[in-house]
Amino acid sequence: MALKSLVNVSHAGLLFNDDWTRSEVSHYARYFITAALFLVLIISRRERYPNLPRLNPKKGMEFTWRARLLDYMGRSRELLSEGTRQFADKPYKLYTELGDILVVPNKYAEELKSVRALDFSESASDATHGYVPGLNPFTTEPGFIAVIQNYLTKALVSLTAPISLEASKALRDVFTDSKEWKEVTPDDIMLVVSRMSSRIFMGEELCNDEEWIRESAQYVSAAFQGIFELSQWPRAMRPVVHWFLPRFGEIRQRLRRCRAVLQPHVDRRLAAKAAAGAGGGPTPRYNDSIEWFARELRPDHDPTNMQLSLTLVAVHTTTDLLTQTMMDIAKHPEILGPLREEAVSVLRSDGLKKSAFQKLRLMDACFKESQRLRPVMLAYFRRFAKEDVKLQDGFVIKKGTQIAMDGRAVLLNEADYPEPLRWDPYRFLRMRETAGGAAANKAHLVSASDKHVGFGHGIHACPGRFFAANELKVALAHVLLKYDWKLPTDATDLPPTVVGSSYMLPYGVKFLVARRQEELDMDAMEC
Ligand code: HEM
Repeated sequence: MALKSLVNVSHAGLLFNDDWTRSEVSHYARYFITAALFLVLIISRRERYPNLPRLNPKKGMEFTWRARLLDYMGRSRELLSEGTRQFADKPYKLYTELGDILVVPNKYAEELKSVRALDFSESASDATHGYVPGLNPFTTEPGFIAVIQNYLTKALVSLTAPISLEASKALRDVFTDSKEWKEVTPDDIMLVVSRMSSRIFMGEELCNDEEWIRESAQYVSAAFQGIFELSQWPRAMRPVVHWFLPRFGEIRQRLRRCRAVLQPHVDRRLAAKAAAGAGGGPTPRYNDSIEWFARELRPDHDPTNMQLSLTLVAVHTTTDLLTQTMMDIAKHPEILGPLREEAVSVLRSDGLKKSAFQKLRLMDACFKESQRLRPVMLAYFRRFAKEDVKLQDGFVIKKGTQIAMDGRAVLLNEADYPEPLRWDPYRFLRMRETAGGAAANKAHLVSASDKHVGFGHGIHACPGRFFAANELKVALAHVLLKYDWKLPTDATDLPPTVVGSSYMLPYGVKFLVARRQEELDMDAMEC
């Protein structure tokens, strides 16, 4: 069978383009892809849970899952809500970009939250194809999370002031000091977040290295596009198909370029340490993640992969929540006054300390509310069962199953959140003040709980949330005091973007910003 018709059968030309048609694909590859396709057909007929209902079964003459996958990619929000409505408290099967998954009801969240046999990293790496050469930064090394928990979070005490300084410089460059309205996009906001994060990830010397900023941003952009392209192929074919997709050549080349930029810096550090050791002088000390990884990971770890991994988990997610919250505030400008008053009052009395930013309670509540209404993932608690897991009611999650839960069923639950679709900046502030004990603690932005799963839940809940919360508040404090912002008329009512399990900023969102006279000069403040 000709390659073109084979691809058309499996993908209806979705990924079929001129590059592919022109490319020289060997006969061997044709046979290999044919064999792989048959394997997919066979595998796709094997049901792991024959007695459980399926929300999106194949229709009529559908031999592969392609049509169901495409349907899920565009309608995941409706499908997940439909699943929760139809199957309420029962698990059901759903075909998604993660493959064939088991959607588990939220009632199991507490019981499953600490089960070690349910792995997150394997599930995440599979969803982002971390097994594909060039996407290696999407697979993290053992020890990566320990670096976040034991070094990054602790460094916030000493590094909050430098992060604030970097925010100030980045905003001056990106938002500018112009008092005229100026257009700003999420990419601009990402530049600010990226510079703030790099200050702590890479240290003072490297955080403004333009070559690194450019090369790493281009790698990340190409990688995300590649992930999206490959997600549209059946899971069993992905380990082979990427070799034939032009995008993946580009991704691998961009990764090599990142390595070429970063490695000389790492080598210079090693040389400086070796020279100090040989000469008996003091060993240079660095307080950044390049150093932390060197201490905690295997000696042969790849520093470039680790930096890109950090960027991938940290920068996009933080930019996303900052931008979403700025959008929500722009739609409710009456909250600007109280937010500014809080920032001025707390920072004036406490200075640029980590503890001061923890006292910004209204701001904390705004971020949490924005995250409640649009978390980054629709299907949360994504886990891969490394062993059979038996639940108290007798249900068994079988080894090899990919599970997920419907996050919006938790976040929009009317019993916990009256008027669940309304953005209420005081909602979590009221909860802190009126609910006692544990319930009050659950109202904090950094609290990952069964009531708010924006940062996930259980032993794999986001370990970077303390860092993210600090960075978000530093950034928003600067923006609040120094800028007015609004949504231009063509960006006031844009719907969020849904691509499979990802729930993203509206396509085309932008702001108009203008410099204002701040009540308090954060740059001149004592640390
Ligand atoms: C607003 C910003 C962020 C959001 C919304 C976010 C969200 C999430 C979510 C939903 C998960 C999955 C948790 C689960 O399934 O239970 C996760 C995991 C993770 N996040 Fe974040 N994250 C953010 C920032 C960060 C930052 C700044 C870092 C690192 C500095 C980070 C590092 C990680 C890591 C390493 C994991 C995997 C945890 C594991 O395997 O156990 N995240 N994050």
